[in-house]
Amino acid sequence: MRLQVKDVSFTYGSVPALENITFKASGGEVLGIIGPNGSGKSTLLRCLARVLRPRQGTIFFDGKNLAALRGHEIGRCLGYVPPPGGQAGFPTTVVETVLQGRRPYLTWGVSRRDLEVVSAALGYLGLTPLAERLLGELSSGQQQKVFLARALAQEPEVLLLDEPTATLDIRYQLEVMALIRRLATKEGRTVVAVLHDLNLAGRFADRLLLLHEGRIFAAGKPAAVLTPANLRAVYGVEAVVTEAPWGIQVTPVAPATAAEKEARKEAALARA
Ligand SMILES: Nc1ncnc2c1ncn2[C@@H]1O[C@H](COP(=O)(O)OP(=O)(O)OP(=O)(O)O)[C@@H](O)[C@H]1O
Repeated sequence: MRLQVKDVSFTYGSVPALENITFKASGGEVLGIIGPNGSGKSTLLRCLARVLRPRQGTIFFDGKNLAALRGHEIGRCLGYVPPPGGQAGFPTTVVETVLQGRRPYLTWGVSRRDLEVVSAALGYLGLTPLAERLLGELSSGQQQKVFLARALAQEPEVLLLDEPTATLDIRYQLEVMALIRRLATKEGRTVVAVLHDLNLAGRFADRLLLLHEGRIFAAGKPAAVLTPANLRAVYGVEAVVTEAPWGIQVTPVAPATAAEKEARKEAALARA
C-alpha cells in the first residue's frame, strides 16, 4: 500500500482540525478529498506533505513512517502543491521555478534528463511560450500551472494537490484533471487532490473522502459518497445527483434550510 494514514488527529492550538483520520491509497489511484469550508481538507493534505506534524497517529509511505524519512527522500516520494495564492513573491522565471522540482535529483549540475523532464512538464501545461517570463508577472491561473508543472517535474510517487483547478479556465480544469488521471492510470502514481468542484471529483476520482468537521463522514466510490443524503448532511444543500456517461454529476439546487423549504412549499402552493 503506497499511503496509509492511521488514526491521525491534528489541533491548531486548542482548535481541533482533524480527528481520527484513517484511510489508504494505492498506486494508480486518484483519491479526491472533498468537504465544506473549514472541514479539514487542507490540514489533512499538509499533514500528508509533512508540512504539519499530526498530534496523534501515523502516516506510512510504502510501509515507512513518513516522520522518519529524510528531506531528499521526501522530495522523491511526495510532491505537494499548496492552494493557489501567496506563492509568487520570488523574482524567478517560469523555467527556473519548474527546474526547482528536480532538486531531489540534482547532483553536480543539471542533466539532460532534468531538462527533458522540465520541458515535458512545461509542455503538458501549455507553459512553453511563458518559460522565460517572471512568475510574479503571470496571472493566478498561469502561476497555478507553473506550480503544478514543478510538482510534475519532481516525478514523485505521490502527488498531493490542494485545489489544483481552482484558478484554471474550463479547458485547463479538464486538461489538468485528465493529466492527473493519466499519471495515475498509466504511470501508477498516487494522486490525492483536494477538490471543491464535486463534478470534477465525481468524474475523475476513483474514490472520495468526504470530510465533515475534521472527521471522515463518508468514503468510497463517487457514486456512494456523492449522494443527496450525504450532501444535505454535510453541505446543507439539496442537490440533484445524476449519473452521466462520464461520471457523477451534482447540481446544487437550494440550501436545505427549513426556511428555504417552507418558502418553496408556499411558492408551489401559490402556483397551484
Ligand atoms: N493556521 C491556523 N490556525 C488556526 N486554525 C486554523 C489554521 N488553519 C486552519 N485552521 C482551522 O482548522 C480547521 C480546518 O481548516 P482547513 O484549512 O484544513 O479547512 P479546509 O477544509 O481546507 O477549508 P477550505 O475549504 O475553506 O479551504 C478550520 O476550523 C480552520 O479555521
